[in-house]
Amino acid sequence: MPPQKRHRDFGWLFIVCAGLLPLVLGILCTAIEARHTVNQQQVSTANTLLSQAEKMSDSAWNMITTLRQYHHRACADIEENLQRAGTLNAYFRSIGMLQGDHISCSSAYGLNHGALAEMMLQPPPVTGKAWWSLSIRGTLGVPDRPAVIFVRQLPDSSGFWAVIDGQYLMDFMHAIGESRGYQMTLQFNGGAIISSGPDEQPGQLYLKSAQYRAESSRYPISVNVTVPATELVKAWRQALFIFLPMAAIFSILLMVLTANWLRRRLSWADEIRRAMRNRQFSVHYQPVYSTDIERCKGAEALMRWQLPNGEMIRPDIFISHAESEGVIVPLTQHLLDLMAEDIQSWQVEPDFHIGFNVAAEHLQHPDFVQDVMRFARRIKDKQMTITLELTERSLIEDGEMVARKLRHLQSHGMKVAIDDFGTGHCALSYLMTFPLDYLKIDRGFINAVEGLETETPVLDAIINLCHKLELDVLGEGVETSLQFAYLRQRGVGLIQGYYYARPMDNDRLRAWLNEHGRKPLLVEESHEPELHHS
Ligand SMILES: Nc1nc2c(ncn2[C@@H]2O[C@@H]3COP(=O)(O)O[C@H]4[C@@H](O)[C@H](n5cnc6c(=O)[nH]c(N)nc65)O[C@@H]4COP(=O)(O)O[C@H]3[C@H]2O)c(=O)[nH]1
Repeated sequence: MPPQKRHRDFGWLFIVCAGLLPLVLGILCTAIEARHTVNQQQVSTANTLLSQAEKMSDSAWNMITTLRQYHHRACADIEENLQRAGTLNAYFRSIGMLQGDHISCSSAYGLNHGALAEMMLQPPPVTGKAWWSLSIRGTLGVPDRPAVIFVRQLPDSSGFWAVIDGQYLMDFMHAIGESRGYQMTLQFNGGAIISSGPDEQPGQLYLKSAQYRAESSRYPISVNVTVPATELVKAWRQALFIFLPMAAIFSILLMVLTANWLRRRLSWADEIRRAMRNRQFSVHYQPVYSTDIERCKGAEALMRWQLPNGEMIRPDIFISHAESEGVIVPLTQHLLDLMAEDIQSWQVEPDFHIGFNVAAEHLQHPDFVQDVMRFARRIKDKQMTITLELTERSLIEDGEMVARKLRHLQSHGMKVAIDDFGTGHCALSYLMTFPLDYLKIDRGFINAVEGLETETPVLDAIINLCHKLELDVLGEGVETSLQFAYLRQRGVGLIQGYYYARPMDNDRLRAWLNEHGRKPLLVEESHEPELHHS
């Protein structure tokens, strides 16, 4: 698990939020969409009602125009005609003629019916206009059912009138609004309200009922359509029913994408890159002893990663992740930069060996030679010998090209070593193919040493092989005086291990080199398996 991930494992919070996002957005969007749909239906309902009211007004005014043919005629003569016209035309409750404020003739009552105000159950409006209409709560004959009266007054104070029964309008409103629970009202010239539908209901949660008012451009008619909150909620629920399965799919998709993104974000590769930027890597150096010149001959660079909280990540762990996640090349370039910085402060003899591990991928990389050459240039004035420590595995691919690169670097004075020799499960033919300078025998073979005179066949065979191939040989992981003495006795020229010195940081290395670097290693005679404490 990448180090950062272990410390702030809040990924699940991101995933939950990502899952909730489409749902929350969906709920909001469907609420807006439901309101929009309801609003459109409301506008269309209001317009339909308005156009029906206009159509009725047209009928009423046409009827009044027809009545003009009876002008100046006695009521007794025309009463029958009025009755026929009133009955045979749709919508009308009654029609008739006026004389001043009095009704002079009516399709419903013939001659005797009194004042217009009596029939309307209210005084006629003072409009100052020859044409007017008004919605009224009832008429003398039908007092509890609304109606609309249309009046045309002539200059000689006579006139004509028509009353449309409000029931037609109420039925129409009912037909177009009942299924949606609309509450509708209609007014002619600000008169009595003709209404249909349920009374206004209290809002649901934060949803309030929606009102829409429309006015006719031809007549003084206004309509109001109110959609109750319950209808809005119903429309919202319907939209949710369609949308929710989609939102659920989006949720799952987004959660999977977020999880993938988090995994990528918290990958080792990202953490390693971040650690390089934050200079969390440093280099430790483990001195190498030469049994020939009896002093320190060089050092191997080993990378260290320390987190801000002081915790160390083991190199074998982060190196293998860097290799598998494709960041070993930048990491090794970073190592070379750090080494070059450290080495500026060293005071070592010419030909002091500085070795570092080269990963297989870096060896195949087009920048490899250039990276190493740049490092060599940076430490040129120290006249050190650079040793490239390769694993057997890294020689398997692109052998020809790798051999060419190694020869090129050797021509600039560098050495090539095989690290952990004997553990790579490789055919030994590469020993003939590649330009090698020395082998580093893996710690596993050295651990097998039991006594100075006892044979350790595999180790002995490896050492003999090196001698036969005229390769230098280095014993790795030497922890005891017995192992040290054994290797020295069999002509192993270079020794590395805790017995001589542990890996140390740059400051400690400089101090160590000053104090111990030029001294021969005094081997305890007892050959007890104890660590040398330097
Ligand atoms: N038990 C025991 N261990 C000893 C003794 N002497 C040295 N060692 C350890 O053995 C390892 C030697 O390095 P390696 O074989 O290249 O093995 C290295 C190498 O494969 C890799 N590594 C470390 N630094 C780098 C680097 O900068 N680049 C690359 N590519 N790999 C690196 O990580 C591995 C482990 O590195 P370290 O933990 O530093 O472990 C080091 C060192 O501390 C000893 O006497 N006894």
